[in-house]
Amino acid sequence: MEKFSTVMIVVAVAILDRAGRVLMQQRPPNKQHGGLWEFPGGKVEAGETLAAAVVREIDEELGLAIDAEGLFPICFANDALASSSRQILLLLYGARIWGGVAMAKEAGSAIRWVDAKELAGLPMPPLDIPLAQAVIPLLGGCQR
Ligand SMILES: Nc1nc2c([nH]c(=O)n2[C@H]2C[C@H](O)[C@@H](COP(=O)(O)OP(=O)(O)OP(=O)(O)O)O2)c(=O)[nH]1
Repeated sequence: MEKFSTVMIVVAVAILDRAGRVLMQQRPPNKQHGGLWEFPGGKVEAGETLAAAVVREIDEELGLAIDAEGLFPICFANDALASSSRQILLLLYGARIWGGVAMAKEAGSAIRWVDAKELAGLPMPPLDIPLAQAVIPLLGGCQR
C-alpha cells in the first residue's frame, strides 16, 4: 500500500427527481471511460469550494442551476488500493432542487433519467459503481 499520494478531488451529484429517478450522463466515446454512464460532475479547481465546483460543473455539462444550499452528502469513493502516487477522491452529493431543463452540453455526451432498476443495469466507471449502490435506496419515488 502506498503511504504518500497527491489526492485529486472530484465532485459528482445525484440529481433526484420526484418520480424516484436520477440523472446519469454518458461519457463521450473519445474520453477515458468513454461510453460509460457516470454521475455528472468533475474536478474541483484550485481555491474553489466543493459546492461551487458542483454548481459550475452541472451548469457547464447539463445547463442546470443547482441550489447549492440544497446539496447533501451521500457517500464517497476512492481508488485507495491502487498502487499509484495519485489518488482520486470522488465525493457524491445529492440534489433535489434545481432550475432549468437538463441537456447534454458536451459533444458526444448523452443524458438519461433512470430508476433504480435501470441504474443497476448501466455500465459505469469503477468508482461510480459503489456510488450507484448508495443512491439506489434514495430512488423510492412517491414517498416524498
Ligand atoms: N466519475 C469517475 N471519474 C473517474 C473514475 N476514474 C477516474 O480516473 N476518473 C477521473 C476521470 C477524470 O479525470 C476525473 C473526472 O473529472 P471530469 O469529469 O472533469 O474529467 P473529464 O475527463 O471529463 O474532464 P477534463 O479532463 O476534460 O477536464 O476523474 C471513475 O471511476 N469515476
